[in-house]
Amino acid sequence: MFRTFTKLALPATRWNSIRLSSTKSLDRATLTIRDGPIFNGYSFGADKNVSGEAVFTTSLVGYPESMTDPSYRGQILVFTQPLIGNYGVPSGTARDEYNLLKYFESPHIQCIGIVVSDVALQYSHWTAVESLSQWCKREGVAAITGVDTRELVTYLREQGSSLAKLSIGETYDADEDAAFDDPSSVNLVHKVTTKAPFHVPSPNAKYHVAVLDCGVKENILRSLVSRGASITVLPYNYPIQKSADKFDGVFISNGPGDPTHCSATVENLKETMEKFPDLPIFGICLGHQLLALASGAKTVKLKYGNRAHNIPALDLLSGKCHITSQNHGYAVDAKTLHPDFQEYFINLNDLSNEGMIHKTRPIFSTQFHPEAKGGPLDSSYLFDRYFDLLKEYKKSHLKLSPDDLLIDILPKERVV
Ligand SMILES: NC(=O)CC[C@H](N)C(=O)O
Repeated sequence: MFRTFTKLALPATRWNSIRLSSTKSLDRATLTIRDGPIFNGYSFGADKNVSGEAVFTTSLVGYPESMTDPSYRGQILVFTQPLIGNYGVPSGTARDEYNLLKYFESPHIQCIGIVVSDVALQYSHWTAVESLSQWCKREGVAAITGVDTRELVTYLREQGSSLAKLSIGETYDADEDAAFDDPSSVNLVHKVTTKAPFHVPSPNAKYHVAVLDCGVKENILRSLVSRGASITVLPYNYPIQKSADKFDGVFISNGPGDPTHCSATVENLKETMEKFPDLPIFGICLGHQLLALASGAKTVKLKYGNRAHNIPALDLLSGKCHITSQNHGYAVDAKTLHPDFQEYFINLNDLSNEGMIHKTRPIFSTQFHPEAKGGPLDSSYLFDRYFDLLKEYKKSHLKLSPDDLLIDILPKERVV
């Protein structure tokens, strides 16, 4: 069934942000949930039809960081915060003192589309260089405004994360089911990982950490480098078990999609843990899931996931609760943890697993994001804890000199 829309001048009542900032009309757009409701709205992004998994985040701020987070690859991101875009978009090329991206979590937008209730086409912020609309158009990302996101999120909470299609223009085919793409059916990590190793030096570095890049957020790299670790970032399937003895620790990053697609990483980690019993290992989000799989645990898909910057996680060792930043659709099934590990954190909203820690070895991981960009820094002390483990390990292990690793000839930023 094809429906036809006419291009409308926006009605003056419901569209405050649009009405204030623009008098020209926008194209119609449609969000179709597979086997679910259809939402009509207006396009403010690329003139492009997209299809993927619709997920929602309840974060109030941080849309540039969320949209450039590689963990959102292939997803249509719904913002429950009704007004999005009011502070514009900062520079995607500005770099900090470590040569890391200053404002973005990766060089480009990673989600394929966004859904908002009320876009602000006018923006104001001292770091802004363009509007959300200009950015989406430039990056080829579809965007729809005017959607009742309360109704949409009520549906996604009840039915679970769903496949959806975002169609731009006057007509759309509501019956065509074939075009729903399921991003979790492919290995998305393969698409976002660095294509070759690169090295980020830390001024006065005390440690050298290998980072397995499954789609690493820039602020995770910053969290390591700013604390005094030079890092060599390796593709996600790099056989780290062959060279882990050249590093003071291994870190496994966040990343998109179903963790079971990363079987090579899981095997490599398994061998690494067998061969190097004292090696400090820390994983975040997908990194936590991969470490859990490598130790024999299982992961499950959550009904609608946890995507927010204010999720309470209880530290089961200290009894303290931390407010955490999260973005995940899968979780480790705590009942399947290997007996050598204990549950480290649990989610106080849905009681899902939020981390694990080895009972005797320097290995731990969290489902939430201690680097939190955006979000609260309650749990950033976990990076300090990791550095304590690096210090202990380094005391007792003689490493090769960095010259032996030929790091000087490696590129200094991710290879795309
Ligand atoms: N942020 C992440 O690393 C997400 C991990 C995994 N892709 C999930 O959705 O559960």
